[in-house]
Amino acid sequence: MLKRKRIQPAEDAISWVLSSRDKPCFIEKYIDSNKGRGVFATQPIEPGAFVLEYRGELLSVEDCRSRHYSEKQSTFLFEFLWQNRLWCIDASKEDGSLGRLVNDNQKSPNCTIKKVIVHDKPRLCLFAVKLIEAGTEINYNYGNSKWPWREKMTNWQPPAVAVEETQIIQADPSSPGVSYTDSANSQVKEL
Ligand SMILES: C[S@@+](CC[C@H](N)C(=O)[O-])C[C@H]1O[C@@H](n2cnc3c(N)ncnc32)[C@H](O)[C@@H]1O
Repeated sequence: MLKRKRIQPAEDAISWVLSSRDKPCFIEKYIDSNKGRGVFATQPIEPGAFVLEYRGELLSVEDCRSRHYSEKQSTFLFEFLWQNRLWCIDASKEDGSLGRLVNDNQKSPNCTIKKVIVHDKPRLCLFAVKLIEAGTEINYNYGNSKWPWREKMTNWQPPAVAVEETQIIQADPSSPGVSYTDSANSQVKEL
């Protein structure tokens, strides 16, 4: 019997990025008036697996900061360092994609965000950091900014790290499709 090759998370991420679609094993649900909507797994997700792309418009941080956003819209802007410059993914447009609806969890997130370079452009992708059971809300740490909803939580202190490491996964430009090289490249993630 032929053994099926297990798809690698980076390869999976790149193929979903290229398809401009979300994986079908997640759904959007309204949670409450405080959190609004969230994204939930409909089947178990293995640790390390690609989850969703944080899709949006790639802007230089200068272009992003010259635009006018409401307070709500500005929570959909994700700033990050790439090639020694600050960039932003502007996901403020209601485009039906799920990555933009993933909520913050600073204490024990089940996903982390990584840069995935596809056709020489950075894309932001969520990967599971633990087993995620079906029915669980997907979340990640938005970074160390003082988000208003966090200030309501009184019994804990944010971790004493100013920067986090993100990993660059580089799509291999020499071959079309979904091949990649995976380099554990330390980068500053800023939000
Ligand atoms: C990127 S959006 C996430 C999707 C959002 N829940 C929605 O319904 O559009 C960020 C917004 O979600 C809410 N949010 C995210 N994480 C939260 C949390 N842990 N607790 C409360 N609200 C949260 C805040 O209102 C924030 O402005």
